Amino acid sequence: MEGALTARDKVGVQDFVLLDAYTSESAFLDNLRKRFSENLIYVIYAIADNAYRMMCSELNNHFILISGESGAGKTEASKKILQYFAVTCPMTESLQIARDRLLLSNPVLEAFGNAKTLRNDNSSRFGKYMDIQFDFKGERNFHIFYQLLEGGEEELLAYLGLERDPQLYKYLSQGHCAKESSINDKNDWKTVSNAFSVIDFTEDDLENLFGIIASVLHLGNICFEENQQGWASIPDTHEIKRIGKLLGVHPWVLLEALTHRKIEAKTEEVICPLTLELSAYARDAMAKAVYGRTFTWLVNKINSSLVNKDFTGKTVIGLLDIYGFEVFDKNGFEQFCINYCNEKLQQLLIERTLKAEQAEYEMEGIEWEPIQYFNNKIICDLVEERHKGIISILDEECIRPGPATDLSFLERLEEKVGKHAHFQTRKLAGPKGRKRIGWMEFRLFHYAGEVTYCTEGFLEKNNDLLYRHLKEVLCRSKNRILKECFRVAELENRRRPPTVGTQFKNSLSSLLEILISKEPSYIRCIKPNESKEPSKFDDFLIRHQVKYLGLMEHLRVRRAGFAYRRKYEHFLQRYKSLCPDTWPHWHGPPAEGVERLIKYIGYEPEEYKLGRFIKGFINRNKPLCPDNEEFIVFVRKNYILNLRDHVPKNVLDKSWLRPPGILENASNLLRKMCMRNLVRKYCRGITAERKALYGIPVIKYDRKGFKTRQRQLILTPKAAYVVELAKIKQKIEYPALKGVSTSSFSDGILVIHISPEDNKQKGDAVLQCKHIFEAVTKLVMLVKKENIVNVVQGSLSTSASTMLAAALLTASS
Ligand SMILES: Nc1ncnc2c1ncn2[C@@H]1O[C@H](COP(=O)(O)OP(=O)(O)OP(=O)(O)O)[C@@H](O)[C@H]1O
Repeated sequence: MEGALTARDKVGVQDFVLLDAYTSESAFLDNLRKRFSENLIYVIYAIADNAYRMMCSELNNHFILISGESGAGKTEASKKILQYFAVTCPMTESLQIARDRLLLSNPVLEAFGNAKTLRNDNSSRFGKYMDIQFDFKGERNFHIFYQLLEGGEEELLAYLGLERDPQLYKYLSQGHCAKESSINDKNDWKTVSNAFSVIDFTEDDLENLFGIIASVLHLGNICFEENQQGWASIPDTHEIKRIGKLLGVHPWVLLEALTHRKIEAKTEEVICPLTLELSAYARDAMAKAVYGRTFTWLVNKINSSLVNKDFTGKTVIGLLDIYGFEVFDKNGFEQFCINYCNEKLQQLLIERTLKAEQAEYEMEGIEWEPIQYFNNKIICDLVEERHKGIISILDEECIRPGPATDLSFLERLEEKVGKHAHFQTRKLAGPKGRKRIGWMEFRLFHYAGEVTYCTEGFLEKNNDLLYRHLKEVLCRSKNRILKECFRVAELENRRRPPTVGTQFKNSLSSLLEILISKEPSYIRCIKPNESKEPSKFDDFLIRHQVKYLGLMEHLRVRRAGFAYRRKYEHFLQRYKSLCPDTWPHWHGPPAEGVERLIKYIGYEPEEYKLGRFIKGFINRNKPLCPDNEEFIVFVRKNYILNLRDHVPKNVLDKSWLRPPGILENASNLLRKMCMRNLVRKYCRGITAERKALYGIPVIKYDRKGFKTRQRQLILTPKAAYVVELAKIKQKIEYPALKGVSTSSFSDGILVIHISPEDNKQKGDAVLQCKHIFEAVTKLVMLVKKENIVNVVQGSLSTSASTMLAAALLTASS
């Protein structure tokens, strides 16, 4: 193992930042080629490990963004990272369950969310936009269909009314490549079936799930014929009956919904027959909606099975592997969405690295020569800008009255964004470019290269409306999964649902919000060749990716700047052992400790820089002034952001992020507010039934006894603590109350500590009470002290347990 590790170092350079000719693209490519030929293609474990260690030491959230074009190896890389975490992270028993489930959720998600495309035999089609598959030509549909047919047990197939041959199903036979040598559906079925059993799927879940999968296949086989009036009819009702049985819907109701449409007039509903074309549209829309929502259900189900009940630390590492940039001979609405997504992720990367890094050097006052890079914001705006971007123009075209077509959409684009430097159509292109663009096409100059999109189908796919009539049928389904996917409440909303393009844009923006709040790490996957051949290094293709991924610019920024940057505190904590002055403890300001440490190690002045940080840090305890202003703003922001992820989640959680000196007052106020909120939330959550119970005075309280038997107050299990607290109040002045201790054993014992200096009081009181949460909460509210609760790990010990023993003895005597 060690030998293999040193071998890695001997082939070219492992880290491109160390490349001598770091501005030369050819040197970059040479290094890639050398390492590729020796099969040294990954640095992944280092990135995963680094993210994990930083998360542990700095208690912050991270994400690893894996990018690259379709088929470049993103999914494979993400699996390697998961395996790495699975092997290296410390495990408790319940974490192990979560880990197994996490690893096994992969084949399930791939079966339902991946398909073969021209670029990749196992291409991820995940995301909000995964329901596009049924229109793909020249490829396979989602793997699960083939796996079920090939590997499903005879009995299961008979129950579902399915035959083994995929060619019998229209949704599977369009692509003419149901059999694919690189894919073993039978084996994959076994893997997926095994995974289902580990990730909490019941028999009932699976019956419903496969009922849906089979129904989609049957739906695809429904044929329409034109009746004498020119409307669609379904002469062979065989499939309809099967679907009716599998989805628990009435077959005739389904038949009507597939051939008719409900139109709501002011006071009544009119049922209109559909043409052949519209019926086929309704059928496909139903198949997509049923499959799409079932996939979302599946993801939610897997997510809830992964919830780690042991989860006490609150930091996370997110792993994002999403469909990659796609260019086919013919590109449609789906490629438009996928490429827009990649454009946004590239934008995030630019914002967080090239731009942010240079801005940081400037802010820190570190000498710096700006590096030019292509900022793709201009392309993102072209696609998404409100009222002006392509998605808005498409939406307008979808809802405007009058005859809107894909061609009228193209004309509208020419009118509104025709002058944009990254947009072109046949009409707008010069004589040379004209030949390569069709009449129905537009071209976008993406960061990754130009892509020509055919507008055919854009309007229909953007609308993707599931007729209300069909929605009603699905809402009444007896299939338990569909019941969860199609809620009756949806029918009550009369507003037009957002278009597919807008939904896609919105979900991307929420995804980016999640990513922006975390510390980033990036993995760039480069595809070696287009022919899926081993060991083939296609120079031209790789050079193109190096260019558009901006790798040379990233390298120059990293080289010109400082590849390793840490906060003073973290740096000192990590390396203090290297210098006798800082080891084992440095008592001065961390920034000065760092300076002492680096001088001791002997770094040359040009090898490191101390950011402006330092002046602000030195003056951190002075009133706000120009010298510390930036620093204090930074510290404030940092603390608040960090605190947001570490606020206590219940009234007994006493943890609180230690504030920097300047924020102590603010932190105390926030802490009080937070506790008040938690208490209020808790009280609101108490049911009326429980409240009533608290009011029943079930124990006889012997006032005299309390006086004579100091420290001993025993409540029966049904203690009406409100009454008792009122009685405690007669004996204990609340200001004298010092604290409350409970054990972590759910034994109902709590000790109320009284100030020993207060002679008027009778000493600590030991209580046993069934509703300990309520009792403690109420007490906290009464005394208006949020900080008094102490949960003792294990049983109550020392004086408390002695008192307890005495108290219990007294109770039984
Ligand atoms: N290191 C590797 N060695 C050999 N084959 C690989 C390697 N990495 C990936 N592959 C294969 O290449 C194909 C594409 O990989 P992968 O599915 O990870 O690509 P992707 O970037 O996630 O694509 P998409 O964006 O289409 O989902 C897969 O068949 C995978 O098995």
